[in-house]
Amino acid sequence: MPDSVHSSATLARRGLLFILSSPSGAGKTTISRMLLEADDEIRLSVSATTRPPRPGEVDGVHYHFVSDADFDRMVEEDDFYEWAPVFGHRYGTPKGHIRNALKEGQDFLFDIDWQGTQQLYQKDQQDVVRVFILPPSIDELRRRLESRATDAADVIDSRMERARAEISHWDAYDYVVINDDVQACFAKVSQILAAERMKRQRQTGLIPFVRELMS
Ligand SMILES: Nc1ncnc2c1ncn2[C@@H]1O[C@H](COP(=O)(O)OP(=O)(O)OP(=O)(O)O)[C@@H](O)[C@H]1O
Ligand SMILES: Nc1nc2c(ncn2[C@@H]2O[C@H](COP(=O)(O)O)[C@@H](O)[C@H]2O)c(=O)[nH]1
Repeated sequence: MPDSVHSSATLARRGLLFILSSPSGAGKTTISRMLLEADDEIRLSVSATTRPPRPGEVDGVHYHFVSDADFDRMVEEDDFYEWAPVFGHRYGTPKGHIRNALKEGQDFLFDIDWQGTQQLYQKDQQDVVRVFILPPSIDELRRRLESRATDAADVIDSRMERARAEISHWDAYDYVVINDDVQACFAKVSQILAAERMKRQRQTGLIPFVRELMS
């Protein structure tokens, strides 16, 4: 490969905050896990939650499962970028070391709701990319929640009741993708991520590179 091609392919860039939201059961966790597996440059922002773990969920990997008292303390100590009550529990994004890592080109993936998306966007418009996942139909949404078999019937009912309210926020997102076929949806979300990484303002290495080209 010629030097010029090689160096342009490895230009420094700023990381981004890639948000996936959807009504419960539309598939954002599924798509998130596929992205994390396929792409080394993006890391999950692990939220804290007061909800109990589902079977198979691991503390510190899928969520930080905390008590109400711990969550209160984190709020008081200003540990969150954003937090919100969702489905009777509280969820929040710990600040961690996101700001410094962004400068180094690390991307972060957020599986958060519309309230958290609004708060993150207000704090950091330039780095945030907002993607909303829609189910192909309301019947299919219920079918997915039931087939996931992780929630009791009353929990599924309450999530279905909230679905229309969640969907009403679709137009506060930069991209909207219908998750009918999971592979097709994953491909579209991956394309969005790839295009956003290429945005001129994120490619911090472009100025010295172009200067060199023109010298
Ligand atoms: N395109 C698809 N076709 C069929 N089933 C799907 C598809 N996408 C996801 N699923 C299944 O639907 C169920 C719900 O998906 P998932 O847990 O990813 O939803 P979610 O949006 O993250 O929900 P929540 O907000 O409750 O965490 C899972 O059992 C998943 O395997
Ligand atoms: N505002 C935030 N919303 C969050 C966060 N982490 C998860 N979520 C959202 O909560 C619901 C329910 O999630 P579940 O895992 O219990 O099914 C879902 O919409 C998530 O996107 C967060 O840190 N902040």
